[in-house]
Amino acid sequence: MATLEKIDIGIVGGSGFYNMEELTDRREVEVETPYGKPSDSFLVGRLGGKTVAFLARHNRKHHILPTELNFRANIYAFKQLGARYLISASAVGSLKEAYAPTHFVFPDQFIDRTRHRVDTFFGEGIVAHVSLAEPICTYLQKTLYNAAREIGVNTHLGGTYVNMEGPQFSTRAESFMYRSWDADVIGMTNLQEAKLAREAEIPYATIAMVTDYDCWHEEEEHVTVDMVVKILRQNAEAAAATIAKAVTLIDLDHVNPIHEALKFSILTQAENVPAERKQALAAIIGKYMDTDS
Ligand SMILES: CSC[C@H]1O[C@H](OP(=O)(O)O)[C@H](O)[C@@H]1O
Ligand SMILES: Nc1ncnc2[nH]cnc12
Repeated sequence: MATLEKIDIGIVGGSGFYNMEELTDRREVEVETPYGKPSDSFLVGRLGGKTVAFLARHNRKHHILPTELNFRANIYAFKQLGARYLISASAVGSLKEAYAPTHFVFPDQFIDRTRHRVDTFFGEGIVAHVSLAEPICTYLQKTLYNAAREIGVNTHLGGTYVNMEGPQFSTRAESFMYRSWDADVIGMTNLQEAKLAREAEIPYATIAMVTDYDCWHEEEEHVTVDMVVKILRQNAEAAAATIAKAVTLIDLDHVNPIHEALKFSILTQAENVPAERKQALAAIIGKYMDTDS
């Protein structure tokens, strides 16, 4: 495999977020992974004194459903590129009156309502269990939140993101149920990324951009794609500015325990791991076991 250039920070852009004009020295980089192809080629460039790689989660043509996303290839590709941090920008529905369309929420918890997703790198001969009690990197979350506040966006620090399967939006009964659970926002993509990023020891946080009130609100229209796209267009500049500022603020030397999340998590002894699994996981487990033998 060709040697990949090294980046500092990865950015995953969701619905309505397909490009980052702010990058200088831009080039497109194709990345192959043992898990197949990522959603798109990576846009690599400089931003705020750092090297970053941007990936359009659903592809720039937006032709990949949430259920069809190859989350493992996307996250593994960021690992191969050397990402020290991973920022997600995503559209979400609001489950709380106070979280209005155009507001940015910085979630710290998730509830899994998916049924058809592969969300671990492990298995088939190697067992690991990482902690997910705190699925979001607090350091990155607060950096993003501070950046958005400085830009003047309406912001909310913390919150629970319900990750539904989709692609259909929720029924009203489901929307009411999530509200009764005191959840804050709903989307279809972030939890699998957070889980895999943790296994890959990449601190992850998300800018959840509120586009609608889902379908629980009595005075607001039920969510439609039109509604989501309209709000995302209004938000595009603020999202890009938030990321640009946050990238400048991130201290790559900050001591972050997530960079060692796997240290005590792998149960299978190296001699019992099949050689092909060692190779497929080399970018992640290489620092804990010899993956050439
Ligand atoms: C276009 S509405 C539903 C769609 O939007 C969100 O995408 P992303 O998280 O990639 O911004 C949501 O998760 C759904 O995939
Ligand atoms: N109401 C909603 N449900 C799921 N995903 C969404 N993305 C944006 N709005 C959403």
